[in-house]
Parts: sequence; structure tokens; C-alpha cells
Amino acid sequence: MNCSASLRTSASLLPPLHSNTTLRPNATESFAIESRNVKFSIRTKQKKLVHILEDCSIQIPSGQFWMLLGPNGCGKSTLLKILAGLLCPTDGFMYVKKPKSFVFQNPDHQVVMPTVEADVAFGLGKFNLTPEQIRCRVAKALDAVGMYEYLRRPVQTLSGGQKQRVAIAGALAEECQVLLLDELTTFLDETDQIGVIKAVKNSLASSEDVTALWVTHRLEELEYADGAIYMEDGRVIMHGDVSTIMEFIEARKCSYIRKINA
Ligand SMILES: Nc1ncnc2c1ncn2[C@@H]1O[C@H](COP(=O)(O)OP(=O)(O)OP(=O)(O)O)[C@@H](O)[C@H]1O
Repeated sequence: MNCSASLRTSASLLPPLHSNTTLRPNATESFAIESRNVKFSIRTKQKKLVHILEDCSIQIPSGQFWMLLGPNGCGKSTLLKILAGLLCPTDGFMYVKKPKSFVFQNPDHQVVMPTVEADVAFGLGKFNLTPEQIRCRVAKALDAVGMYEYLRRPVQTLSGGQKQRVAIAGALAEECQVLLLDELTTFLDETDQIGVIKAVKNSLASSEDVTALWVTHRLEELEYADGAIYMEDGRVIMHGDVSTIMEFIEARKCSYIRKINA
């Protein structure tokens, strides 16, 4: 079966998967991001074991823009941080193409240099690049996110959305293959929100190899995605086609409203 094709065309309600999965050595090559039965638990100070993620399985084809949605506290950021390598899963298998980059909700945690140009160039120090190569990479990355004309701007004069775009450009300049984006638009107005989404779309269009996973609360953003994942209570409930998932979430909302009005 061509998994990649089936994921693009249909959403699926996922049955619970087996626990105690052994780690699988090889990833499926067509997927830039893959997790199988990933679990994450923590032990509280009172020694109580709390299960935050249960059997989370996802597959995101290379070069696509996917969104991860679900109610507050369902585990979206935890799954994203695991994929980024910021947290270690308790069990399961995962593969994320490298280099990968995690972009934070608050750009002030990431955009740290005095000017846009210096900030995008910041991560390039670890590569053996000539000044001309650095200029070239910075220009290309800023162009991809529509911020080239801001090259010399002090970062403190930028809006939240513009800072997010600079943070994305920093990742692109390092030629990252996977962008993991954590609720970038939560504090943005509509113009900045659309600017950031378009910057991600453009980044993917300007390089066949870049894949993005975008955590969001905003249902209207789904229209920009190639695929989606819906989580509840630490589990992946649906995975695949955007319109099916959108309908599912709308139905969930209606049933919730009916319940509170009853
Ligand atoms: N270190 C921790 N200690 C205790 N509980 C935690 C810890 N990290 C996460 N959690 C809990 O795990 C659950 C999932 O959190 P997570 O931040 O991943 O959810 P989310 O879906 O991203 O939420 P939101 O949409 O509100 O940002 C929450 O109930 C949260 O309180």
C-alpha cells in the first residue's frame, strides 16, 4: 500500500495501538516525520505516574505542511517537543529528518541579535562558510519569508509576526529540513497571522525538501495545510485529510455546545 498517497487523500480514525512497542530501527523514507506508539509519562513529586501521551502514531510526508490541533492540554506541545528532541519519549519509535528546527511561540525567546541580518546569520557560525556564502544564505532565507527588505532593521522594531518570520528564516538559513512550529500565531493579530502562515507556505514552496508541522488552536488556519492531526487526551484521534478533520472538529464543537446548553 502506498501510505503516503492514502494519507493525503483520507483522514482516518485511529484505533488504539499496542503498548510496549519495541523500537523500530528504520523509518519509512518517504516520511519526514514519523512516530509509532510514542508514549510520554512523568512522575510527580508525590511519586504519582502521570501519562501525558499514549501511543501517538503519526506520519508526515516530505515537503508537506501539516497542522496539529486539539483541545488545551491534550498533549500537542509535548508531542512537538519530543519530535524536536527537547523531551525524551518514555516508549515508542520516532524519526524526524535532520537538520530540524523548533520555533517557539514567543519569538523573543529565539530572536536575540540586534538586527534582522545578524539574527538570521547567527546560527551559521558553526558552518565553514565564507562571508559571501553567509550573505547569500541570509538573503535567500529572508526572501523566502518575505522579509528581505527588513535586512538592516533592529529586531526590537519588528512586530511579533515579523519576529516569527525572522526566526523561521534563521532555521531556513541553516538549511533545516523540518520546521516544528509551536503555536506561532497565538498572540498575533490577523495580518501577522496570515503573514507567518504564508511565510511557512513559501518556505516549503522554495525548497522541495522542507517539511513543517504547525501546532495551532485556530481552526481557520487548517485551510493552508496539506494534512492534519487531531489529538484528545494524549492520543492521536484522527490523522490525514484536512476537510474531514475540520468537519470532525466542528461536529465536536457543536456537540459540546449542545451539552452545555442542555
Ligand atoms: N512537566 C510537566 N509536569 C506535569 N504535567 C505536565 C508537564 N508537562 C506537561 N504536562 C501536562 O501534560 C498535558 C499536555 O500538555 P501540553 O502542553 O503538551 O498540551 P497542549 O495540547 O500543548 O496544551 P495547550 O493547547 O494548552 O498549549 C497537560 O495536562 C499538562 O498540564
